[in-house]
Amino acid sequence: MTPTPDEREPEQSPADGAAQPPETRRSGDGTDGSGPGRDADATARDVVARVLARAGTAVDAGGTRHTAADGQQLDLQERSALRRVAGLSTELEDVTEVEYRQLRLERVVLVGLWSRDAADAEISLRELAALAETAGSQVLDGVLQRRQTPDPGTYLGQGKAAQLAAVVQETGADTVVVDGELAPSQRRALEDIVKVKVVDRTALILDIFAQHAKSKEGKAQVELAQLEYLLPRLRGWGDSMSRQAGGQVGSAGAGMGSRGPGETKIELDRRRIRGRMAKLRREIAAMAPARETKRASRKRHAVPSVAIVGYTNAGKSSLLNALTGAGVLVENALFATLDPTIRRTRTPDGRTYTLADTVGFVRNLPHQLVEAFRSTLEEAGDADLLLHVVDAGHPDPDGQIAAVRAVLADVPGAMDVPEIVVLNKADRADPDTVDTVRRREKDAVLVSAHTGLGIEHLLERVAAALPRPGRTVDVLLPYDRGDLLSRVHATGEIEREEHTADGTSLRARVDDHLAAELVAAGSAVHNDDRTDAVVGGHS
Ligand SMILES: Nc1nc2c(ncn2[C@@H]2O[C@H](COP(=O)(O)OP(=O)(O)OP(=O)(O)O)[C@@H](O)[C@H]2O)c(=O)[nH]1
Ligand SMILES: [Mg+2]
Repeated sequence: MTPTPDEREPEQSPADGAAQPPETRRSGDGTDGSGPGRDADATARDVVARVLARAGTAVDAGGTRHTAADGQQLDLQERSALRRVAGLSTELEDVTEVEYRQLRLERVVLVGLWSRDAADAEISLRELAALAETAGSQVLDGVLQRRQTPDPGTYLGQGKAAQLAAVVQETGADTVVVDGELAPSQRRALEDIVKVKVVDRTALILDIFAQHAKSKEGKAQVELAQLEYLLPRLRGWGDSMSRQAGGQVGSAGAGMGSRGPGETKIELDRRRIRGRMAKLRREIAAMAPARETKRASRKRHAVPSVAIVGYTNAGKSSLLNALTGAGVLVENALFATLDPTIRRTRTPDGRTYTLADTVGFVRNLPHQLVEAFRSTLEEAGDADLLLHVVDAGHPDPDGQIAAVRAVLADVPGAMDVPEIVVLNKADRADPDTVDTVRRREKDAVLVSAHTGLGIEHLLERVAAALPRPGRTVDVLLPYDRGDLLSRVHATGEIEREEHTADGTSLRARVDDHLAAELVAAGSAVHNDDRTDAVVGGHS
């Protein structure tokens, strides 16, 4: 038996920190689906009301407090300037415009199913609201139905779908956003009922990625994912376009296998899309080697790498800024970061390492995106250490941890990389939630990127977890080899450094490569256990 939902009252959305009104009572709605329908409906309405009560909070500045470490946030200004282009058409006029196309959702009604407990449904619907707002739309209302599996025809059952149509009409919404992935036929059927555009969660996430991608590679990856999503749905888009244009779709019989004047164009579009996809794949493949080279060079110079991973909006970029003062874009929006930022920094004892910010994860990340971003995710698989950032202020941190690990499980090597779980947003976390997570994640570090709490401790933990250089050398380094000395400072651990008349007398731990160069350049004074050659001299 699952614990009663009342015990896990959600407190904060992924997007803000406002206090919650106490959850209203609920009766007879266990997890077996046998609760009386009216109670389920009332609970669903309560959930929707709570989600709506915080509408508009996902992308306002309220939750974001920029610290000095966050820097100038120029991207943010650019991004808010782009957001909310009111009054533009939401339809796709030509498939070729799929490139960096924005869905320009405007006024939306959310739709969700509630299959387990109400608390889960609320978390999920809140996330959908945050996604929709991140994409630039205004959430007007929501419809939640209690059912175990989606209706194969219309996602919602017929009755609920009709109810949804009424809500759409009343609110004047122009788009319905469904909290799941719709089969092309389900989307069409639902559009026929509600008479406005229907978008699923995958399309919404793809749209946010398209808005946020900045680098050439990021844009190519997103476009590829969008086209892959679009391809099997081409006919659907065609249908809804002809309806929008005032054309008669005719009966439902004009579905699969029907031939019409539109067919040739669709075939043509399909071929064009496939061609474009092939081109994008080639381009992405050509860009990968550049990253490979950079990565290989970091490896060769034995600079340990740390990758910051975690659920979207957990505070990864804020943490990177707090740890290094990097000035990376921080925004109370989902998927603010798409292009990985890598910063060099040092341990308290002076060793250099790199810290990489990565794209955020989300439950049921569209597989098209996992594929498209595979090369970026591989950065995590290659790291020497993962900082897994968790929003400790979120009502369901365990769910987020699980979602992140599910994605990592698909990234070659990522599961073998040592991980430090970082519970962020300590300043707004519920102590009980923190305790619960810590019971499972014993070594988790509690921090706040905002207040700086725990950051010093985290830096020490990172320093301790980084691989240490394997060789100890004891050399007398001539003064004209300052280049080698700076490399020791950057990547090694110095145990002794004395300036003598003949040069710098140095005892340090360094990697094999540098050890060899040091021994060649200097007069080795003494090499200890892990070096192969012992050259005489004083000790
Ligand atoms: N209260 C509080 N808010 C925080 C803290 N750290 C980050 N935030 C806020 O959380 C929101 C998301 O922060 P980001 O650093 O952009 O999160 P992210 O994980 O990089 O997000 P994506 O790039 O979108 O995946 C912003 O509004 C931050 O100001 C913290 O320690 N305490
Ligand atoms: Mg970020």
